[in-house]
Amino acid sequence: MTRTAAIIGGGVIGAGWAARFLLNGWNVRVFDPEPSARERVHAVLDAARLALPGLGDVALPPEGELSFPGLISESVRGAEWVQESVPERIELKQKIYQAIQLHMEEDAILASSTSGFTPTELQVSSASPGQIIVAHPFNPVYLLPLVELVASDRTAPDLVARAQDTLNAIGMFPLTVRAEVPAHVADRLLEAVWREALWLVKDGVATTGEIDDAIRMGFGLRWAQMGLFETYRIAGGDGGMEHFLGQFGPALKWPWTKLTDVPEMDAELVRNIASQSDTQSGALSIRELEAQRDRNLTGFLRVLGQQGWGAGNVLRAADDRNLSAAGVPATFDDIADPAAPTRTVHRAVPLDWLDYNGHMTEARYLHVFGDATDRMMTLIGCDRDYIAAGKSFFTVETHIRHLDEVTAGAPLVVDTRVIAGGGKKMHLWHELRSGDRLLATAEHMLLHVDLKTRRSVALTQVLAERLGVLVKAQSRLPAPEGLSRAIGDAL
Ligand SMILES: NC(=O)C1=CN([C@@H]2O[C@H](COP(=O)(O)OP(=O)(O)OC[C@H]3O[C@@H](n4cnc5c(N)ncnc54)[C@H](O)[C@@H]3O)[C@@H](O)[C@H]2O)C=CC1
Ligand SMILES: C[N+](C)(C)CC(=O)CC(=O)[O-]
Repeated sequence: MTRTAAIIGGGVIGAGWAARFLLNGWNVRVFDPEPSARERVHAVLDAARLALPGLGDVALPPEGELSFPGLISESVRGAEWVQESVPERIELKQKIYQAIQLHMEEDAILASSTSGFTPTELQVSSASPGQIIVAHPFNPVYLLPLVELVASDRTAPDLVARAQDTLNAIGMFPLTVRAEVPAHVADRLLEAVWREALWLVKDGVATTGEIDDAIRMGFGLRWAQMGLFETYRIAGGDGGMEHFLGQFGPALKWPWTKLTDVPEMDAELVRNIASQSDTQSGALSIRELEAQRDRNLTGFLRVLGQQGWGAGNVLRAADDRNLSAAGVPATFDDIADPAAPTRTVHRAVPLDWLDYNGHMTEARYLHVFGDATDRMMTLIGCDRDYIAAGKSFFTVETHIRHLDEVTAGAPLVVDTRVIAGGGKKMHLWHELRSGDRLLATAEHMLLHVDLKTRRSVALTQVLAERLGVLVKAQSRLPAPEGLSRAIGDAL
């Protein structure tokens, strides 16, 4: 049965949560008394549809249903997850919990997006404090995996584990915070940096643009992939962290930072920062900045996924979870019908695959077909272990026909036929579709090779047998239209 989430407050963060749940197959109900909330949720959803489905290499489940009930009661009844994302005012949050908890299911989770309040503060006037937990996300919620999970002594003992399961299921990374402190972990770090940045502007040391350059041209890039401590471990050279602390630890006591002082946010400082920010970024609208941010984040995250590193591992785990629902067999025994073409790819077009023509660029067609070939190799037994043991396939010839175009977020499937497989060869035919449109076909000839000698060698028995099963079963199908065609044949 489709799972349901209720989102209370459809602003920047609530809309991001709505997109995250919806695009992971949940039904979503958004409650927000502000008439403009519906439009905002749809705008965020449009952006999320371009970015999130293509983040991983496997399709997300079909989208759930979105609704905007007019009452809190209708929103939360039957929902298993209620995410509160109203403005950061404690009395407002406490009051709204009373209304929510009158109608929500007993075993449902009431999670707050609060950036700074502790669960104990949120639970103060609640009749059922055990249902309440902090689940603090990061903007844009539909792309960034981190959620800080914070429980109090009054939170039900099983709630953290259940919340972790749900957040994993929607492709997020729950970080369970060990203790309740104002602003949890990440915002404490961000506040420290932000405070220093405000001082640097106020003291005339750097402009907003220079500070952003200091971050994004250097340590910001490092932080995205290794964080603080791993980065500093490397900075200690072969002596590692101990050497690093010996060298730079004392600097913490030098006057490098303003530490806990906060500059007075007087009208002059606000004007100064706002005008510098306008000079720095005013040429682009907020929508344009968001779109650029999403393209950049998508690219970073996908590279980390290829490296199997940091946030990229969250993408990989989501891909593994989604593979079977996407109809792609993980092993040879999962192939339901060997007589039919095998589904070897089911994914969406990532944002960073578009070119100057606004559609999936030429090279990515080969990328998708390469992935389809890799899946077929895995299915017949040429998997990571097999390759590590010294044998693999090399592609020696490829012929792609580009028949139609496709853009970001669009679904892609590849169905693969084994035309021949024996001796040293594997001959594949791939068809790439989006919905019922045939986008491209590809014909690939591969040779089985010994990775030590780099020379072709006969297929091992298991590969030959499995290929034989597929070739024989599929030989009754009519030859694919375009098989063995050369460039110019159809002109
Ligand atoms: N903006 C950010 O960068 C982040 C914010 N948060 C947290 O998320 C929460 C929401 O923040 P934003 O989305 O930025 O605020 P926002 O101002 O963009 O959205 C708040 C929404 O709540 C709605 N609202 C107000 N009263 C309501 C009520 N009684 N019932 C239902 N909806 C109501 C408003 O109409 C508005 O659409 C806050 O607790 C904030 O600390 C967490 C992570 C990042
Ligand atoms: C500014 N903020 C405190 C609301 C930021 C957050 O809570 C997290 C984020 O997305 O940076």
